[in-house]
Amino acid sequence: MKDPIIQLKSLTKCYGTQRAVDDLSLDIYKGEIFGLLGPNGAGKTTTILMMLGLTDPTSGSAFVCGYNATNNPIAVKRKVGYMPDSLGFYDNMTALENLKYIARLNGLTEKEIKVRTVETMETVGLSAALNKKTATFSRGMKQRLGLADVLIKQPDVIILDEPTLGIDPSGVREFLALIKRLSKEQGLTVLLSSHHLHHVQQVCDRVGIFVKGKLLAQGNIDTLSGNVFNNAGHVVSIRLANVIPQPWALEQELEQWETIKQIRINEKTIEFECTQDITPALVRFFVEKGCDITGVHQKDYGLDDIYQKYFEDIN
Ligand SMILES: Nc1ncnc2c1ncn2[C@@H]1O[C@H](COP(=O)(O)OP(=O)(O)OP(=O)(O)O)[C@@H](O)[C@H]1O
Repeated sequence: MKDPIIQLKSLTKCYGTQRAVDDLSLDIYKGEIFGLLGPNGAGKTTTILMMLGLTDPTSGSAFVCGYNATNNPIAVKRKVGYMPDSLGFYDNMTALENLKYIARLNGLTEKEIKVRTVETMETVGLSAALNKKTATFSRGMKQRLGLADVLIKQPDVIILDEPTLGIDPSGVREFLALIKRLSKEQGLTVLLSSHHLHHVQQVCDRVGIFVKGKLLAQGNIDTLSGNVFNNAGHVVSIRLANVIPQPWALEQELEQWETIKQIRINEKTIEFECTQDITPALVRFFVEKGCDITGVHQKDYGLDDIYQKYFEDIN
């Protein structure tokens, strides 16, 4: 397996007696979009600050792009772009002037600045607004300019804190599509912290769920759903033309199927919790038994359900 581009080893941060981040170990690979999820105070920002070398861990280590973030924060900063949740620009300057200013702060030469600022504005879809003052920018446009600030130094990793906060639905869709495109086309690794499960689900390859400083779970949505719902992450409900009698002879037969974890019957509807999607096999079964099917509905558990279940189990 490839070496991780971000490697956190037993990372811990205490503030007095409080463990803001508690024994966190996590590997993130090049080109991945990883979502950090968790309620307020879970430790996401503290983790990010340690990855950037902006605060020292109490114990453990954070390696980013091959550098120990605590010992070598400047090298990490060169490779990593960080977009905080609140963005500030010089309102009386144009978007291009703002970006040039950031490019200079990042040590780009004037020649590089000239070419790269225009290119980066094009990448984030702001070419038409280059010469507009940022005071006139919408929240969505500011977010794109914030992304341009981060991309201008051509980082290997970008860390985005709540990037979709306050943007309207179509703006969110476009922004997430842009992130995905950058990750795929440029092999950019993206770490995204968010409360918006729906947004995270749309774009992240894997997620980590943080609660009270601990990483409770990590994986892709299917893996997490399997862990949380006891491998019964697929729900199929089939509606028949007639009310199902009780007891029902076919129930015993279906209970023998290994892939079915649970069967619930309600008048004309039967709901199956399954370890995999067996919808076609179930439909065939009912047709062969001469039952008239009037509806089939599939439900896959999403991140909302997974998240909810973690909190139910903790509280
Ligand atoms: N400088 C600090 N001094 C003392 N306690 C702190 C400090 N920074 C963070 N904490 C505490 O550490 C815990 C984790 O905070 P952190 O900001 O990392 O959480 P978060 O998951 O980023 O939350 P949010 O979503 O609200 O940003 C919180 O209980 C917070 O009060």
